Amino acid sequence: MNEPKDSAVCAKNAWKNYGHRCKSITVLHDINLRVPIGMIYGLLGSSGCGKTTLLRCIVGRLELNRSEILVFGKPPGSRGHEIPGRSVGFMPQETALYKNFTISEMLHHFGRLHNMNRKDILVREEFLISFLDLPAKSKNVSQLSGGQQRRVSLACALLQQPRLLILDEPTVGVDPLLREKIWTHLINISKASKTTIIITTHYIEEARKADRVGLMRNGRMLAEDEPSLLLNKYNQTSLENVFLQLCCQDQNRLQEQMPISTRDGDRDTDVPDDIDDQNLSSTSIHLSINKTNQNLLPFDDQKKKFENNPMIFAKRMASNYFILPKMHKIYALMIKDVTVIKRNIGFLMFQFLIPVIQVALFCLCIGRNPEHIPMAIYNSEAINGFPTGNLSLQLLNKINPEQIHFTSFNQFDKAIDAVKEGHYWGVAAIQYNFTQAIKNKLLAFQTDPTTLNQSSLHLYLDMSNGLYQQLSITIQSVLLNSTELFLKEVLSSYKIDPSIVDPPVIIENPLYGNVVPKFLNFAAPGMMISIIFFLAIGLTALIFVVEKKEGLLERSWIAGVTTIEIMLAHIIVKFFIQIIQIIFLIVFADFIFKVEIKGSIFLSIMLIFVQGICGMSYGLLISSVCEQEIEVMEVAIGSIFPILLSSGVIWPVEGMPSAMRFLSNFTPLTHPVEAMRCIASRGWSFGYFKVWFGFVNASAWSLGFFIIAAILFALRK
Ligand SMILES: Nc1ncnc2c1ncn2[C@@H]1O[C@H](COP(=O)(O)OP(=O)(O)OP(=O)(O)O)[C@@H](O)[C@H]1O
Repeated sequence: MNEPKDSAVCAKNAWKNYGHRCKSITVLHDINLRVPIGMIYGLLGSSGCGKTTLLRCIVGRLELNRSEILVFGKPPGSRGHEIPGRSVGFMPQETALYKNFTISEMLHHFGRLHNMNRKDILVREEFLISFLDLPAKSKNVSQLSGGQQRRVSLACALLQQPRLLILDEPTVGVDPLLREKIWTHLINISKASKTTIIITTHYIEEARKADRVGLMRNGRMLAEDEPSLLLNKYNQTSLENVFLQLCCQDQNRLQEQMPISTRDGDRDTDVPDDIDDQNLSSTSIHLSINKTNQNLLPFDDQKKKFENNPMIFAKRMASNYFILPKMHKIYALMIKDVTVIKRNIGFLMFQFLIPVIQVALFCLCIGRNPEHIPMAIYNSEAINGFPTGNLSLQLLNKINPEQIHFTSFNQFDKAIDAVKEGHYWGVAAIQYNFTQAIKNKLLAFQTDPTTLNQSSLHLYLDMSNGLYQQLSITIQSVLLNSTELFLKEVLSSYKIDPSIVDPPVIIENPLYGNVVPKFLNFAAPGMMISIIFFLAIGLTALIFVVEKKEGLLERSWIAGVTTIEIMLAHIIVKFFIQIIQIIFLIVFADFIFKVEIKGSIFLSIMLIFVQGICGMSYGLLISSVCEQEIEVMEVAIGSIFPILLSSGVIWPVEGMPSAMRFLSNFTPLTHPVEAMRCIASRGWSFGYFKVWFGFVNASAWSLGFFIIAAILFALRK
């Protein structure tokens, strides 16, 4: 596509749709635009006519559906082009400022992003603060009025003295005198330094100061020319009247074109993006373009080349996201992140405490053996007191009262009723001639059913659900162990070798771990990784969604920052926070709650850290699909539980159905958690497959999440 050398911005027959095929709306209809270098171009039109959309296409934030915009001879976003970047100063409609920053911090942030040196930033800062009549530079943006905030936003756009200035309604809420001053400055810089300025405004008359104006309506360019020529041509004394006249003509023309049945309907109907050129040129829309202006657009007719071409899109993506990150931008973003953190030290302290509180609660509440379990006891032998030599008393003495707390009942039915009413977890029943039956069994080797029945402790337990089952298992285990001790004691008292009642299993010294495994040692490594992973998801997603919502991300992108640079700066700053969080976590878990970490503490910290980066990438992915904080919460909470449950953190994957067990391989937590357990319980080093695979897995998930997030950010602009 050729364009005259003096063109700053050129577009021919530009079309832009929002949404997908079935729900698509056309916002820019066949727009022709040419802004020569060093000109002030006033883009005028009512609310919703597509001005902002056109500006976002010019700065490379949106791709046209048809045709191509050239800015200084190249499509925005092409490799080596400084648009987006230092060559464009963009003032969006929303203020898009960090509210906790001072005016000075805001200007220095953009200065650093544009690689300005400190001295230049200070000189520009002094000039802009005085020129735009801003309060003291140490004043917080949040303490400024709406109009003052807009002027700070304008100062940020003017800061690096860009070749192209795009100002979306810079004079809203500005005092008429200052408005005049701003226009004088814009005229000066357009003349003196050949700055090209595109400015949108609702105050149509102020656009008379522009060298050229474009009048838009419903996504169409009704006319484009010098203000004085337009006034002459339409024989009007004000641009307001010219616009009114053009709107009336456009309305009449559209109504003539429209079938009677649809005349009262919505005129801004959808135009499919595959509409052919023949149809386009025959529409009335096309007629609305000023013929004189068309002569100013010496494009080659290569529209097709750019239409719906996936290769062009892919190239843009590649140049946008896969260029080498620039150190000065990462540095600027890091300073920005640190300033945000500094402004909220209380929250930083809370961030350090959250993992500690969570791991402490986990260690205190999960995995400990149940104690003081209330049980009912019905001892038929002891209804009227214990006779001498009564063995049931000997048995009951073996049961640790710290674990099971017995309450005696004289009637079996009452004991059962008390369990049914939920007062006890079960009844232990001893039959009336227990002592004799035990003696018959152990000394006379009687094994008839009656003897076996009478010599046993009968348990009637509440097994109503899984949780209670955990208690029941504890009860059974305590009573079985106590009974075994009791039997051995009785046998010893009759000079019989007590080992006769030992089960025929010998548990030798374990190869790893302890003879009595602790649930805490199984679950804690997974919990430590999960806590950092989920925290990183939530915080990252929220930070980016808030920045996206307030237009701050968009402003950074237009300043030439890439998603990789944003993420790298975020990771570096969060590195220090996360390392402190992880150290606290490990100190609490290992030294205070005695969670076993046999392997390298350094390796454990690194693994949790890599998983933290994975959480940040996933947070970034969430922020790429969510627009509001509430959506972030829903997506984060909605995905946290499935990941946690299916990754074997709480219950071993061996306890899952085989299909689920297979699927659990594909969660971002399963293998890192397994690696962490291997380091903690087996003391394995990085050389073991399960350990390095955990690291590889967490890194691969991080990269995958990051790439998908970058693509979604690009697609959903
Ligand atoms: N992301 C989007 N998805 C769908 N429609 C959108 C999107 N952004 C804008 N629109 C629609 O596109 C049309 C043009 O919007 P645009 O913001 O470009 O208008 P505008 O002329 O800048 O308006 P204003 O002066 O009020 O800012 C509007 O109808 C708007 O609802």
